[in-house]
This record gives sequence, C-alpha cells and structure tokens, in this order.
Amino acid sequence: MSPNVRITLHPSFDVLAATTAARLITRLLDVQSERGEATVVLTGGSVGIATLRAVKESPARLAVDWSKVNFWFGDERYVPAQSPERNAGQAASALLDAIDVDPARVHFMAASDEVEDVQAAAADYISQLAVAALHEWENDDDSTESAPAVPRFDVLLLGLGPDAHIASLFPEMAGIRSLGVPVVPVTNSPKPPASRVSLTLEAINTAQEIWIVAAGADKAAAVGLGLAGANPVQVPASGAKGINKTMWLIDQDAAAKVPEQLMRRES
Ligand SMILES: O=C(O)[C@H](O)[C@@H](O)[C@H](O)[C@H](O)COP(=O)(O)O
Repeated sequence: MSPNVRITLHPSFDVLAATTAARLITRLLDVQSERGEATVVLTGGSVGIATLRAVKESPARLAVDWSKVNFWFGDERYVPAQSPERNAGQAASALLDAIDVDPARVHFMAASDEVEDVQAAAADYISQLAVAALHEWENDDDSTESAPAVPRFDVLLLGLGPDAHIASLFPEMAGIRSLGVPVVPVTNSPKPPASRVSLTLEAINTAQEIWIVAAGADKAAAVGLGLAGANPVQVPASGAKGINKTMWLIDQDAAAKVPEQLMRRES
C-alpha cells in the first residue's frame, strides 16, 4: 500500500463522525493559518452528513473563520432544489445554515428545476470550477503556465458505497472511465436517484487530502477491495489517491475485511 495511505479504525459510527469532524476542523484551521483560506469538498451519504452535524455540535467550530472556507460538492442528485434528497439541502441543515459562510464561497451543483437537463448541470459546475481555478491561478505567484480545471481542494470527503462507488462514480460505468473532464452527468445511477452530477476521478485526485469515510458491515467488502489496489473501473474507491494523503476513516464493522497489519486504531 502506498506510504501516504492511512487507515484509521473507530469503535462506532458516532465516534467516526465526531472524530472526522474534529479532524476537519483542525485541518481547516491549519490550512487557514498557512493560506488565509481553506477549501473542502463535501460528500453526501450517511457518514458525510453525520460528520457535518458533528462539526455543528462541536464548540471547536467557533475557531474556524467559516467566511474564508470554500465549499464544493463531490456529487449531487439531479432533483429539484427543495428535494430532501439533495446533498446541498442535507449539508445546509446539517451545518451550512448554522455557520457564517460566505455565500459566494459555497458552490452548489445545479438542481433539476434550475437548468434544462443534467448535462447542463454538469457543464455549469465545470464552469464554476474553472472560474474559481482561474481566480486562484491569477493570484498565485508560482502558478503553472495555465490555470487548472479545478481550484485547490485541501480536503475532499468521500462516502463509500457497498459496491465501492465514490461520489457518483459507479463500477464499470461511464463516469469512472471519464478522462479529460472534471465533472460528468450521470443518468443511470444504480443508487437512486438515477440522475446525478459527479466530480470525476481525475478531479477527485487533484485534492491535497482525500478522506474516505465508511461505516457498517455492508461496506466491509468495498473497504477491503478498495485497499487491495483493485482496478478503479471495477472498484472506484481504489482509484482515490490524494496528492499528499489518502485516509480511510472507518468504523470497526466496515473494517472486517482489512488485514490487521494495515490498521491504525483510534479506540
Ligand atoms: O450522493 C451520494 O449518494 C453520495 O455522495 C454517495 O457517494 C454516498 O456517499 C455513498 O453512497 C455512501 O452513502 P451511505 O454512507 O449513505 O451508504
């Protein structure tokens, strides 16, 4: 396993969410002290949203200057804006509505009642990302010769499906195979709803740190395969590799198929 991949085991779902929230607050603080701002990519799913709720409940949240945090989404369900299925709405009620965010720094993927079709929603996010990346590039002294497709992601959260999907990239489907684009429309998601918008693996892997969060026995096989270095087309989670670090933050039920020698315990 590559040196910058770390697996941390937690005794329960709640401890996993609370610890991931504490990690996130600390990471955002550290990045803000270095760079003045920080960027996190949020995920849908039970652990991702529970983590945001745990941030809201943590007194330490008050240490973060939320007005200098940029929020993006790894994927979104292409449903009406007010649908309870929207990751954006779940993130807003779990955390975003309770902290002093700068609305200009919160980047939602378009809803089905905001744009013509899911392809337009994907195109809209590609341009949102490009605008942010260009702004960063213009303000960065040692920038590369041209602006990248996506801005800097300091922490990118990913939930994990039982089939080892991440974001809305599912095994063997077009999304996980996509190259050369940062965002794809999904029209046949095996996880309802069928229509979604997702970052691609290429975009995900531009993140400084990727944190894969998973809980429950139904995720054990996906965790085991993801860590075994399987082909990302069959096991999308195995393709997630942060530039500096990839963390697998899991509870003990999801760890059932992880070799003991790979484990680091937060007990
Ligand atoms: O929008 C989504 O559905 C998510 O982004 C998806 O990738 C999710 O994170 C996993 O399916 C895990 O979800 P659970 O933790 O609820 O199983």
